[in-house]
Amino acid sequence: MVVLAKSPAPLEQIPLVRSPEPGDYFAGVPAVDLSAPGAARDAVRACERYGFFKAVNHGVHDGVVSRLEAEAVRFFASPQAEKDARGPASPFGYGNKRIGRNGDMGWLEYLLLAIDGAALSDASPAPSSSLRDAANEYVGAMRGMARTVLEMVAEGLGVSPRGVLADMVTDAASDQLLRLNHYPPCPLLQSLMPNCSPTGFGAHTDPQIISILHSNGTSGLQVALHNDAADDDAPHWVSVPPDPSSFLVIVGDSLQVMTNGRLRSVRHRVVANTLKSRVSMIYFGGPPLEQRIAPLRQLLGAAGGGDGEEQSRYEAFTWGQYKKAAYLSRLGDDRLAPFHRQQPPPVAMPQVQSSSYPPP
Ligand SMILES: C=C1C[C@]23C[C@@]1(O)CC[C@H]2[C@@]12CCC[C@@](C)(C(=O)O1)[C@H]2[C@@H]3C(=O)O
Ligand SMILES: O=C(O)CCC(=O)C(=O)O
Repeated sequence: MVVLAKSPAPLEQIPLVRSPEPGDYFAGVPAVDLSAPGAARDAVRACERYGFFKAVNHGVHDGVVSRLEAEAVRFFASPQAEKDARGPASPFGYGNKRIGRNGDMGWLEYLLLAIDGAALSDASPAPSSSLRDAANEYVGAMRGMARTVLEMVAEGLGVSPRGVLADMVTDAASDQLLRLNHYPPCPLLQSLMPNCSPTGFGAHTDPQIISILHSNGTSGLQVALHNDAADDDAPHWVSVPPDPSSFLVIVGDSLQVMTNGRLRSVRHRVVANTLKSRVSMIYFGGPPLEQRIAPLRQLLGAAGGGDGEEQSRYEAFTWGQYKKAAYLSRLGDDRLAPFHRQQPPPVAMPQVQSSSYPPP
């Protein structure tokens, strides 16, 4: 489905990237069948290795997705003045090319909506009652999926109770968001610089616990693969093939910390398609503001108050502190860096004494 954007195009303000090529497509996107018996193990494996997975057999009805997507398309196709009346996003509301408050720009327009409990919050009123109803239905489905996945993660990690992570996103005070994104095509760039594309959404990790992303059939999402073996930190960007019948579950920074770095938040970005519109809908599941974010005790050793063998790799913080810092940061910043703990150097092993040492 194509949405026409009538706004002027300040293309010169948007960072350009090399257009994705067929060879950039990642054939190994991990898929987790949420209805299968091994789902907990598979979800943990995928989040350890890649920081994301594609959820299939998720039980969310097509109608729930298509109703909200149709409302999003209708809103983005409405006159610019009507959309502008819902903005500027600060942080909630309609945003056009400006992402956050610190100078990040992307080739997109969006609606960022706050959620209060299981429904959209009055803090960010929906542009129409039909969009609000569709969004509330969608949010209900996303909260359910976030709960299922986080229970599976706890089970797969062997931590109890099973709801220890899930409760944080379904608590009455949990901090959740819904974002509807529209990346218009950019034919002008296609004719001027055929090998370049505008950045739709710059590289970042999500600060929350978990994000659940749905997109239409237009490609654009890229993820950075971790390469522990490589000497440099250069990200290896791969394109995720679009699949409107599934959802992508993305590990956020807070889940990385609570699993002491075992599950990794994944850096991702969107390269806008020069010829086709991309529409995505992303649910961000965060905990209540006062929730302490620290590695779960059961994953730590005795020194960290736990039963395992590891030391904590992070200084603890509350979600409220982290969120405040995140909103002062640039999109691409490493927001966890200030919370990394210095790891103590390995303990020197005592030398084995033998009668022949030192040699005569
Ligand atoms: C540039 C920014 C946009 C962002 C807030 C921030 O200052 C840095 C983090 C960004 C991000 C990424 C994930 C979703 C999001 C809603 C969030 O919580 O943090 C966005 C913020 C935003 O779009 O306002
Ligand atoms: O549009 C997408 O596919 C991803 C969007 C995203 O990462 C975001 O909204 O934070």
